[in-house]
Amino acid sequence: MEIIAILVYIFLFLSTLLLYSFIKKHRPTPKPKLPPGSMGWPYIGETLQLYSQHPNIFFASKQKRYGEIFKTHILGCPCVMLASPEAARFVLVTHSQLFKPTYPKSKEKLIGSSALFFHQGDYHSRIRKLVQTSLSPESIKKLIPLIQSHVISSLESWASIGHVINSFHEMKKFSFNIGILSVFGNLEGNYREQLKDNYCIVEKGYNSFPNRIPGTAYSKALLARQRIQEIISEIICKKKEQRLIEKNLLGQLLKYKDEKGQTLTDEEIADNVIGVLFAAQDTTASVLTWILKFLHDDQKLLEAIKTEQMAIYEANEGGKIPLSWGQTRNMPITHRVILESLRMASIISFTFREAVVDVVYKGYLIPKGWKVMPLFRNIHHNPEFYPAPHNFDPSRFEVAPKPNTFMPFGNGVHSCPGNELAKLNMLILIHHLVTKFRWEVVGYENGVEYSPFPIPTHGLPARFWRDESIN
Ligand code: HEM
Repeated sequence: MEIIAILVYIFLFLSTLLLYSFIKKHRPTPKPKLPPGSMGWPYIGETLQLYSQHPNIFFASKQKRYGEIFKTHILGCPCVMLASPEAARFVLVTHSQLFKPTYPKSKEKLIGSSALFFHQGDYHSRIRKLVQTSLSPESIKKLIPLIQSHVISSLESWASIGHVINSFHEMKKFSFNIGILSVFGNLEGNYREQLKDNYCIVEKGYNSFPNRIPGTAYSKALLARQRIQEIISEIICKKKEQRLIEKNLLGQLLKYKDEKGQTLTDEEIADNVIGVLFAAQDTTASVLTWILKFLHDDQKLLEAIKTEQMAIYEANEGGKIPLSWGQTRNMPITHRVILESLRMASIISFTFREAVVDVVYKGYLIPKGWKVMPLFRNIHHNPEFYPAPHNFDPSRFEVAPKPNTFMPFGNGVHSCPGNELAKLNMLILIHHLVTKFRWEVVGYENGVEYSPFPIPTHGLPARFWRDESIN
């Protein structure tokens, strides 16, 4: 009798276990849900909220309310914004194949659709290799004497003017010349001027309303872009005639052949040249302008930098010997000032990608076709990673930042190949500025304006002069 009862118990126990695992296996898994957040009004979404205030206030208040991932709807597109280092890494590095770069068509037309940053996959990695080679430390080392001569002539011209200049505009001219240098090497002044004049027109059109009505900024920009392409074709023709294929970007693009022996067309080359010039100019100029402001505001720090740079200046016999690559690698205080300026200014506050399939991140659905925005500035200004984030404090970089919390140059396959050149420009400019010149900021209103990158108001008006106490 007892045995039968035990057998019945075992039977009941086993069948309950079986039933339980069957139900568990066949229970429909909960569908991933959209991230929290608001999609705002039909069609316009939250575009007005974003642009009626400082965009960073919009991002920060959303993050406070919804956490590290939230949805919104701006400029006619549903978006998911991501404010954590892990989420940015997921999109840009570990799952980058699930997201493609995305830019408005009007902007793509102005730069040129073959420029590398519009692409993903094979074409992108082939062109990227060429760009990276031309901007590698080995290549940019050789540019130091030329960069120095641009730095010195820019500083001398600002000092000789005697009156107040718009620092950002001047930094733009300087950065454009360095961009030209990295693409073409030493280019004839006549070509440089033609490229600069047309590029200025393209720039004005880039941030204007896109339409082809003759006379509008956008249509003028399209024409100027065509002229730039013609100038580049002429330069290519000359280089080919002279059999002059150099190590710079143009040389890399010209000598490229794919596995079938196919070379790049002049149009593909022009698109990538314009793309690099575009990526290099305003970015470098904005950060340089912020550096001028941060150093001006902190005289103690300026003194520390001056001491560091004067030691190098004296070792170089009062500037008679040009800076060496090794010296630029050994400027710890100046280097930390650059890193802190990049963090504080976070001139690229975020980037855009588009989901190419439905993606699930931490249980949230990012539907195919939605825009995805890793928010670099929110990460750089998060007190968890950077205590007292609104204070300018280069000493925080005495310790390396936590992984993926410092991304002024992006991350992953599309991260900035020009980052070493950008930092080299800054180091060289700071060296000559603090050793031989002085500057004062004039009538600055302590605000930020968008160009579209954040810059100090009115481009930081400043006066420069030579320090006569230095030989
Ligand atoms: C302080 C100056 C600079 C900053 C803050 C900066 C920042 C960035 C960032 C954040 C990206 C990645 C964008 C994304 O993931 O969507 C990027 C890409 C890029 N940058 Fe820079 N950049 C600077 C200077 C330069 C310079 C000097 C050059 C070239 C001479 C350059 C060339 C490029 C190119 C070609 C890309 C596209 C890379 C790709 O799609 O594979 N940048 N930059």
